Amino acid sequence: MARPTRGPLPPPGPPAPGTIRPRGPSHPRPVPSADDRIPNTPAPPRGDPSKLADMSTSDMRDIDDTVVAELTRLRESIDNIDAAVVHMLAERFKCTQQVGLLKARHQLPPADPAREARQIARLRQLAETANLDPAFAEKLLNFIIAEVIRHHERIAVEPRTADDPGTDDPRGTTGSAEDGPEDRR
Ligand SMILES: C=C(O[C@@H]1C=C(C(=O)O)C=C[C@H]1O)C(=O)O
Repeated sequence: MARPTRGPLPPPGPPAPGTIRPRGPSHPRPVPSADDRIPNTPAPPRGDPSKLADMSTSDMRDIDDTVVAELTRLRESIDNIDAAVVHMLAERFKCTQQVGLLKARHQLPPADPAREARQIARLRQLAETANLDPAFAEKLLNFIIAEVIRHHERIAVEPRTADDPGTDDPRGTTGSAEDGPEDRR
């Protein structure tokens, strides 16, 4: 499955930045192949992205106006979609942070492999219906989930605050006896 155009395999040793890392003992993941890498190296700086990004005036001078117009139109849509993806991801991470707090408060493990398996199966199905490569959809979801679990692992070891005292902290037992655990916040 290796794509030769992507260059040589990475050297042995710690994974390169942007690599989906295998998890710790709580939820081991297979070591990723070079194909699983989602590079996080920023693209090199270019011109004004709101214009016909990436093309200088000299690049464009021989291109038909209608082609330039079409390229600009498509790139504007791509920019809108990228913005939507960022906003949607931000909302997703807001939810998963809440899940992380809930898990930490109730001593639940950061990862839930059964839930992940269901999500992956569902996303692959959705991808197929949408004519998106299911393998790509799975890779992307795994990449996001790995980051979420990293957050959850961190939340689990962070000291609880007065606002979020957790279950085994004496500050967490000051709520009324009628209060459920969720009310002690
Ligand atoms: C968000 C959760 O925690 C983890 C992250 C998941 C995700 O990002 O979708 C799914 C399952 C868990 O491994 C959860 O348990 O729901």
